[in-house]
Amino acid sequence: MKQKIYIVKIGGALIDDERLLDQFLDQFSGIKEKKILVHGGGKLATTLADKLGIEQKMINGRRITDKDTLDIVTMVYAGGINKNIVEKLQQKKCNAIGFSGADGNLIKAKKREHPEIDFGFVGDINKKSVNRKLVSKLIKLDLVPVFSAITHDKKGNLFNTNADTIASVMAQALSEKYEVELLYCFDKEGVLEDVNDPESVIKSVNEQEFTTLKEEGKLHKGILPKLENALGAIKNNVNKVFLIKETELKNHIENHHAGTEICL
Ligand SMILES: Nc1ncnc2c1ncn2[C@@H]1O[C@H](COP(=O)(O)OP(=O)(O)O)[C@@H](O)[C@H]1O
Ligand SMILES: CC(=O)N[C@@H](CCC(=O)OP(=O)(O)O)C(=O)O
Repeated sequence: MKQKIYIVKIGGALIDDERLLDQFLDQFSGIKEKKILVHGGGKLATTLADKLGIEQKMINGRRITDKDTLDIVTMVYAGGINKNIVEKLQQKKCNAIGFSGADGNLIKAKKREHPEIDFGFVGDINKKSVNRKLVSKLIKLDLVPVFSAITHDKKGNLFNTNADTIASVMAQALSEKYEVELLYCFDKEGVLEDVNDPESVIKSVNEQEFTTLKEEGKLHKGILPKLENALGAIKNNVNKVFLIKETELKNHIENHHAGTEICL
């Protein structure tokens, strides 16, 4: 039987809130099984770029990343946020170790090619991009890897890669060896029928239902790339995929179902 591993992704809003982040990391460090944390931090990067007067542009949930923006996101994701999370986990007796995709060649990306839009230093990845052997070795050593949204091409370039995509691809890459449960933790209760009504959680979403919800105009902004990545994971042999509220991590793991389950 395959060993169970949780791959947990957290994003912008949570990382911005020190108290909420601390509560979340308490719940995360309490997971008894093997685990990996993937974090974004898009909101903080936008705040810093605004302070520095560097205009930011998002297209399809991806940040147009020129050289100045790459410097900012590298500092914010692979620097400040990653080290802050690792230190907080260490304080909670969880032996975390922080990485960008360049460290140990853990995640190799290709520059995003698009016929009309130049995304700049944005890296695309797939499950072959992940250095599975090294990730498995780290896990065997009882270390808890914490990944930021920075990747590289091994040719001298760092890239900015959507953190939801990193979590999905990491889950796909590890699924051959582990029984993977991928948890997207964010600020809503799950996928909502009405984004303003926390009671309107949709218990499960498959590809067909995703298309219908999109056509009905019920999904906007960040939830779109999140669901695309979640569906990508379930289609590529990841055992279980859920979108849950960040405060529900412990409850989800102990009581086995909070939020929205992504289905085939
Ligand atoms: N139907 C929906 N259900 C849940 N969230 C939705 C929905 N439509 C839009 N959203 C928005 O998507 C956001 C989540 O995406 P995003 O902000 O990118 O998350 P993160 O930064 O945590 O990855 C929610 O905060 C919410 O505002
Ligand atoms: C290419 C690209 O768009 N990268 C993302 C990476 C950070 C991220 O995904 O952050 P959240 O999970 O907090 O949204 C960005 O710079 O916003």
